[in-house]
Amino acid sequence: MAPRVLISDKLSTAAVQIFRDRGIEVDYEPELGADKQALAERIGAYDGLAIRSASKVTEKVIAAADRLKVIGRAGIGVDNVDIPAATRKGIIVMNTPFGNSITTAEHAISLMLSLARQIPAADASTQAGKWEKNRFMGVEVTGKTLGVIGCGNIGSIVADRAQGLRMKVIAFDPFLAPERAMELGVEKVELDELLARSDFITLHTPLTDKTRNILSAETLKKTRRGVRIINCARGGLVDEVALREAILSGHVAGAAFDVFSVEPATENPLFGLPNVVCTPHLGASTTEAQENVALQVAEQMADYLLTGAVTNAVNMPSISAEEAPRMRPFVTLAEQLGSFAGQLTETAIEAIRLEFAGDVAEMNTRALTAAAVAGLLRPLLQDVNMVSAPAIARERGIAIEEVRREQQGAYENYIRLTVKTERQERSVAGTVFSDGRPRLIQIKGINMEAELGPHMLYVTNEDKPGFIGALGMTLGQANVNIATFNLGRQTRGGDAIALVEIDEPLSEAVLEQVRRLPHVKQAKPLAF
Ligand SMILES: NC(=O)c1ccc[n+]([C@@H]2O[C@H](COP(=O)([O-])OP(=O)(O)OC[C@H]3O[C@@H](n4cnc5c(N)ncnc54)[C@H](O)[C@@H]3O)[C@@H](O)[C@H]2O)c1
Ligand SMILES: O=C(O)[C@H](O)COP(=O)(O)O
Repeated sequence: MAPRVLISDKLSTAAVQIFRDRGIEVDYEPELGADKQALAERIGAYDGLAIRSASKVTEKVIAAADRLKVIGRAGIGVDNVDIPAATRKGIIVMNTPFGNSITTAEHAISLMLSLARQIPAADASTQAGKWEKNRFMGVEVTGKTLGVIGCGNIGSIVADRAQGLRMKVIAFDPFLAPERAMELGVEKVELDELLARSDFITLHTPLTDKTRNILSAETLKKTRRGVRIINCARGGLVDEVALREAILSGHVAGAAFDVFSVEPATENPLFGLPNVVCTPHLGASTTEAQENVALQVAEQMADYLLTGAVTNAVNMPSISAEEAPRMRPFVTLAEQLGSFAGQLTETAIEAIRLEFAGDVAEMNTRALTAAAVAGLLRPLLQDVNMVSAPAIARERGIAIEEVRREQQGAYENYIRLTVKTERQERSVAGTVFSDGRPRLIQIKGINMEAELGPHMLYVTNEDKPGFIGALGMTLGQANVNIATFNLGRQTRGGDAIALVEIDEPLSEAVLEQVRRLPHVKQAKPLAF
């Protein structure tokens, strides 16, 4: 069945075409996403949801999204998506982190110049027939200091364009490397220094617990008198009531806002103040940017739905289109190792260690670890996949360690999973041969070479004569056909393992007979 995608926001119709060209059914309903209730009622029928900022993908919407695999944000900010809820449900959330950066940076510069010359008010007055030449006195930007809060993709483009306007640019961004600041020609400063020195301040951070109200009543007091403030990033970065006071008191000379703490903003503390310029979240709204983000998000979502390639996901490591087919058998192996260990684990898991050696150590091991953890947790939790597994493990306090090393021993590639519970440590290892089929090669330190089938019987026993015959006889008498029979032992006469593939699941009665055979320590059915 072809995957189905819902576009619930106003995306360029280029996205619709891409989905159709790639054989994906698509419904384009640009007004739907703003209505949470309507979105929750409809979402159950779709594998993909493509959005911008108007769609509110709440926990309730996600709870109703029974077959949803991917949410694609045609743009940057994903604060309208409940990412923890999506992750827990195994839904990938992806965005297009660069497609609208230039456009948004240009909007910030446009707002800064509009503010410096009061262009919107002058325009309104002129078109009203007033010709108020003496009312509108502007300021030059040349030689002025622009303080950039958040110097990432957009902030650094703004810095570059501002330097073209001959401004001095200073930036506050704890994650900005000094070399990068040097490359950008930007002076890296602390927030207080930025506040004290800037003639214009422009914000370009995401909204986080640290950045919420980064410009508050307290920090606004530290700004220069006559400062002008531009927010083209996210509502909530500036305390709008405190800014209103600062404008009314004359301390702040003006503000230009594209984003507001409540959107759509039909009323706001800043509305109606002198020298305040507002636009309705237009930062990304150019033909070029909208075409970019729509094409990109549709390609990314189609890649994921059709091939498993993951690009620009915010809750899952990337897997490129080239990597996806090469990684597939290793993902299967990692899941099988996890599932094998998970089915044998009966007490709480404390820690998991994944060791990757040889070729596989060069691959995207974070994704393979996620697959192994998903396999491990699935017998315990059912609804878990590569997206949700690491987050669920973290929530449960399970430590995950990943080790990569060069090839050791005979196998070109090797993955070993060790699970530590409160009672014991159990490890299982596997490889993928050149035929592309995964094999288990070591269980609890015992070597063997087994391919896993849908129904397996795992037996641990003492290595004593007669056991193999007795097991074969028991299964035969119960009319259970053996597909493969794999054996391994620690030492002669020591601990041994039999891993038997059978054509159908064992009844509890036959299992009990196996458990009662001489030398058997444990017998457990496994399903893959
Ligand atoms: N108005 C619009 O239409 C529009 C369009 C695109 C993006 N945006 C918004 O613009 C913002 C920036 O986007 P971007 O693509 O440049 O993101 P980015 O991730 O490339 O850059 C964000 C920068 O903020 C910095 N940062 C994080 N926490 C900080 C803190 N506490 N103090 C100072 N700096 C901090 C990061 O180190 C990073 O360099 C986002 O909020 C995005 O949603 C708005
Ligand atoms: O984060 C973004 O990309 C911007 O806020 C743009 O939002 P929009 O796509 O809803 O215009």
